[in-house]
Amino acid sequence: MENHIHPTVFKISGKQRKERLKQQPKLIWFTGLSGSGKSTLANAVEVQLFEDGYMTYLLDGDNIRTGLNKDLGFSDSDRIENIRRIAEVSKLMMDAGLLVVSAFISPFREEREMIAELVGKENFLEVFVDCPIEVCEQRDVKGLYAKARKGIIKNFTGIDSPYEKPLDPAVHVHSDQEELKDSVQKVIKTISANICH
Ligand SMILES: Nc1ncnc2c1ncn2[C@@H]1O[C@H](COP(=O)(O)OS(=O)(=O)O)[C@@H](OP(=O)(O)O)[C@H]1O
Ligand SMILES: Nc1ncnc2c1ncn2[C@@H]1O[C@H](COP(=O)(O)OP(=O)(O)O)[C@@H](O)[C@H]1O
Repeated sequence: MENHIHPTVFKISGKQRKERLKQQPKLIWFTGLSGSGKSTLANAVEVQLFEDGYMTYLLDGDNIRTGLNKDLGFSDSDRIENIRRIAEVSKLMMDAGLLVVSAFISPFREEREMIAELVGKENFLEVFVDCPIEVCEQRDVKGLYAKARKGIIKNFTGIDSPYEKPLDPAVHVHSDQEELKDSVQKVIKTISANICH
């Protein structure tokens, strides 16, 4: 069906923007259960990259869900729409030349594959923040697991909503066994070979 939309051709290209910033835009995507350590690790990775002189931006579940995606809940279809929008925002930020660090549960393998397709597989780095649900539940940083167990929160990931583990992540972090700084180094080492322009 014709949609009568005619995208504008920009005078400044993504290539020109990335040449100005002297860096290769990447999307570093953290996935894992609630409380696995995505936000903690994503923040630490962004700090390291920023201190190393790169232009970065951090997208994080709770922040996006109180703004751009505040109309979405936690049904499967809302999670799919949540990730679709974040993937598109990440792509825009990459076009602006940035290293984008995104931390979302993103529980479905198909959606994570969609993100890689959208931004280009060579520029997508999937980081699996692996942590047994028992440990996440013990941490219960926000008290959400306790509420989910009581049935106050429905469709909670790992309890009554699925999490599909990555099969072949670029980086696999075990946040219950590794020091934060070692996980940060693993991520930085994997991307540092190809982020300089
Ligand atoms: N039902 C349910 N299941 C999972 N998580 C819940 C739920 N309700 C609220 N929260 C809070 O929302 C944060 C996850 O949002 P995301 O956008 O990352 O989720 S998703 O990717 O769309 O699945 C998640 O943040 P993190 O703990 O940082 O993962 C929770 O704080
Ligand atoms: N090695 C580790 N990596 C990341 N977080 C860790 C680690 N060890 C303990 N933690 C703690 O686990 C909690 C993870 O919470 P958070 O980063 O908000 O997870 P998520 O964003 O996945 O919900 C934090 O309190 C953090 O200090």
